[in-house]
Amino acid sequence: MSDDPILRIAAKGDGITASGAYVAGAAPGDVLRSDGSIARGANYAAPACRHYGTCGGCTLQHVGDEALSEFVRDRVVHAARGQGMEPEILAPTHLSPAGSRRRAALRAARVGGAIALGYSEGGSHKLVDLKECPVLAPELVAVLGPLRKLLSRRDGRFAVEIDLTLATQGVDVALKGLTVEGLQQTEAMLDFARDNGLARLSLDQGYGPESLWEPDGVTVNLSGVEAPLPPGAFLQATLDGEQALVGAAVEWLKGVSPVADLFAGLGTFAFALAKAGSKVLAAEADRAAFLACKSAAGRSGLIVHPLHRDLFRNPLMPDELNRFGGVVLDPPRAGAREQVGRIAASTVKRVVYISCNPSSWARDAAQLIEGGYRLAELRPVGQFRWTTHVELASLFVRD
Ligand SMILES: C[S@@+](CC[C@H](N)C(=O)[O-])C[C@H]1O[C@@H](n2cnc3c(N)ncnc32)[C@H](O)[C@@H]1O
Repeated sequence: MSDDPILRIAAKGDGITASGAYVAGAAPGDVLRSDGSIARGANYAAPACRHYGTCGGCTLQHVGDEALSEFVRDRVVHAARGQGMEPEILAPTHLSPAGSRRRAALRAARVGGAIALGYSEGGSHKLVDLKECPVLAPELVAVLGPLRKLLSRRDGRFAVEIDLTLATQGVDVALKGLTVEGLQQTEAMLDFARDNGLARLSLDQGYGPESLWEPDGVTVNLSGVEAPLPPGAFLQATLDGEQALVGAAVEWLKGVSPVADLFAGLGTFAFALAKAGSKVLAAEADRAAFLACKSAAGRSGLIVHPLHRDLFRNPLMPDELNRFGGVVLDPPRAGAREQVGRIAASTVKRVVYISCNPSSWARDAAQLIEGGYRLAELRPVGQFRWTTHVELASLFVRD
């Protein structure tokens, strides 16, 4: 067989050659040689992280920024074209920088005699002990060592899930599956929280999260509004990614009011749109997130009306939607087939659909097109740098 150049990256991250072969760890421009070796091209970037290939994350760390942006863009465009859509305006890809991730879901367990704390190896449950991580914000990386030390003081076997979030007051650490027995263990936890200046340390021992340490309340800044951050609430993975997505919605809904923000979470889009002058209804099913949004709205001086509603079971109906000039929706990965069907049957002029899954977005978008909307703008967003996880902002218009 002759040399076979890598042309592009497949959805799951392998390089695809001109002859259709899938090659793990290859970048566009590399060449698969006849002896099976790979000659590196201009898009290959030597992975700097020593956990590359083992920790289950960042499988595209060998791909340089230009080709990485191209990959994100291709995924989004491919999904649109699959449903016969061609965006009129396709913006350049937003790519989050290294060290910008403000959320991490990790695990820890005793492996042999030592504590392993990190991600699961790709496709398995094997834990990879993480001492550093190039995608995480440095503040999150800084607590890994002290956390490992805290856990190493425990006897016997245990396994714990760890959520780290960077809040306004510092790092919020939520531990799940760890039971605390006795005063000594509690004191060790409090020392850990105090010594590392944590914003909060919460523990879920099987009855939901309980705050063990929270000196000042925990908030997150959403376009200048400080919103309470309930443990486990959704927050965009990076601040720059949030700004790219929110910026698109604000630009595309400029001068539009009222706006319905569906799957609103804490109000990430709602507060930005309200700051730009819109009256906003913010609908969200999670009770803690709804209450946080309500409390923030009350103190913000902005016109944001939070609504506690399950939009899968009880979507906003066309006659409810028709009073809005615009809708922004940002559903979970599975998309929002039922809600989008109702939007497609409404008279709303502008629909901003934010998605973390091009496949479910394309399926839902087809309903909007069927209902008479056209895809006016599309903005690919690579918030999960070096991974195959792709996001997008899109604008649908009814003429
Ligand atoms: C991708 S997040 C977006 C949150 C928010 N727009 C943001 O940017 O922070 C999806 C949100 O949908 C909410 N959600 C999930 N299922 C829902 C449902 N059936 N009805 C309404 N909201 C739901 C989640 O709680 C979460 O807040």
